[in-house]
Amino acid sequence: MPSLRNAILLTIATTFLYFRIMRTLNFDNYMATYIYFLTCITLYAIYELNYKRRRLPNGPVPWLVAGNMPSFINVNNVDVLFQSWKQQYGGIFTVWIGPIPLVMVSDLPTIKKYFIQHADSFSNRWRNFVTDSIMEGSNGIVQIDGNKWREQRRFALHTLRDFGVGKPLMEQMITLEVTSLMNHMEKSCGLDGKELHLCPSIAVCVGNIINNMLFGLRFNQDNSYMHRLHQLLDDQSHTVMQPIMGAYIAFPVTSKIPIINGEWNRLMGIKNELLEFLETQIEGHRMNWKDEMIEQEPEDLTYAYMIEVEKRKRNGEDVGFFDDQQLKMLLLDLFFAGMETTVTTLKWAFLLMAKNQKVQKNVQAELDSIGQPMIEIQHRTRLPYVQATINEIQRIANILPINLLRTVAEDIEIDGYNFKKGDLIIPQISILMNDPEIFENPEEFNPSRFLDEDNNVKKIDEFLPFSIGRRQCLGESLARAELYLVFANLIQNFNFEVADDVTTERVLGLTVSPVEYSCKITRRGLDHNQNSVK
Ligand code: HEM
Repeated sequence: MPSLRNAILLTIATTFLYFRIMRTLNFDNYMATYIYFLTCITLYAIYELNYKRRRLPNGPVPWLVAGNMPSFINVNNVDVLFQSWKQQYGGIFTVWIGPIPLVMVSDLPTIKKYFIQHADSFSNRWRNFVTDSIMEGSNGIVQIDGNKWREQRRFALHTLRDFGVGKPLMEQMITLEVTSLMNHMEKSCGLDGKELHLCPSIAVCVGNIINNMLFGLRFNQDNSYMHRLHQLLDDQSHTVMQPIMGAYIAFPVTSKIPIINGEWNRLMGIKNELLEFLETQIEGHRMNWKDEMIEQEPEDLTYAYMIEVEKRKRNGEDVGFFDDQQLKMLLLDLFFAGMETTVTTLKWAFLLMAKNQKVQKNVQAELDSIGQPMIEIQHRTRLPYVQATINEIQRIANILPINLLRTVAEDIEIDGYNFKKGDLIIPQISILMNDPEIFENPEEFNPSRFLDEDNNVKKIDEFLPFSIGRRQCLGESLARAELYLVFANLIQNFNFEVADDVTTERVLGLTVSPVEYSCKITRRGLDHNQNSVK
């Protein structure tokens, strides 16, 4: 039993330490102090291993101080570890991140109960030294709570909707970027096909879509600044997951200690460079601002924000939580969330197609049956295998093995557990999407699992890549449209192949991406119903 093992190891270690110290100090009264010392250590061990765990769901027994962190050492695939815990402890269990408990809710009925029925209690976010330093306090959208979050989320959702998220305008915008990407690929891969690094080009395509919405901005495929921005987002995603971040959170002073603060300085450097980009965009908008804009349709989200503030001021209304700092941080959140997740999913998409030639051919056959040069949203209902493949890509890619952290908003007793305000808790969607009871042979890439007997797309409730409840992804409909239009049009027009030794290993960051790969890209030929990219 790990708790017994912990206690015995601790006793041996402290006894050894004690006698070493006493001998060094030439201390006489060995026995009395030994008993005192051992009592303190025993009480501490009981508190750590038993008392403090009693109010929360059961889970793997933590080590003293390190919690369950040692279980992650040398683990190639954390999903397998999480599945084994789910099997052992059921649909809700606690994992200790050092001294901090994180409750993972990992079956659908319990997820619905906590995050929908009791949404008020389980929908806050975890603010800490790292998040507060990046967001400069309670700003943005991902890390804030309460009235400010409600107001800013509503504004972002309305504005994205006005720009056509879910409407034809959005489709036009995405199609323009997809066409530009395909032209670039056609030029790069020549007539006989070529080994190419596709990921940077995908990043420019997806980056242009979100940049267009946020700032009315787009870059050419070979623009080095756009590639730099993508690199910064990738670096940020990996840096925030470094174990040393735990030390900065627990003891902020460590972020100032030379040598130890290497990763901290790196993170702040990335943040400053990203903010410089955002500040330049905001400044440009301010310079071009004209009073009559207030009566017009905004061209992008930055103008929409400025118009909202101006309108409120003119009408003598409260400007609420709208201010310059919040605008910058809202843009940072939307830029990061809107790009990193979608690019990462698409990186997986083309790798999985290259690795699964049979699926790629099936997808192409279905796309060819449409008989159109450009695949559109309206074709979706006639493309069930394509949609099933995208679902399966998202399920296998499983880009968020640990969902964005939420916290308990107020003390609450539920199911015999006593949650305290601030406790960490998540709907653990990655466990759901890999559950062997729902998805037979979950490690197998098999799009057909999302089709029913009549070849229609099957709705599987546990498939929740965009999460659930109040904090559900704000960009879901944009992301779905991007994944569909980029994937379908690229696969319709090109073949993707990779060497056998290209791996599907998972690189852990805030999102999990594949190892950087290059693939052979060939323009599809005359067997296909079109000859050139329109
Ligand atoms: C394939 C693409 C994407 C995936 C898989 C994805 C997934 C997610 C997930 C799992 C969450 C966490 C929900 C929770 O806390 O339980 C989330 C939150 C969020 N996503 Fe996405 N997302 C994607 C694309 C986007 C895009 C394109 C945008 C922006 C336009 C976006 C904006 C956000 C924001 C702002 C939040 C935080 C919401 C809040 O805290 O209120 N996401 N996303």
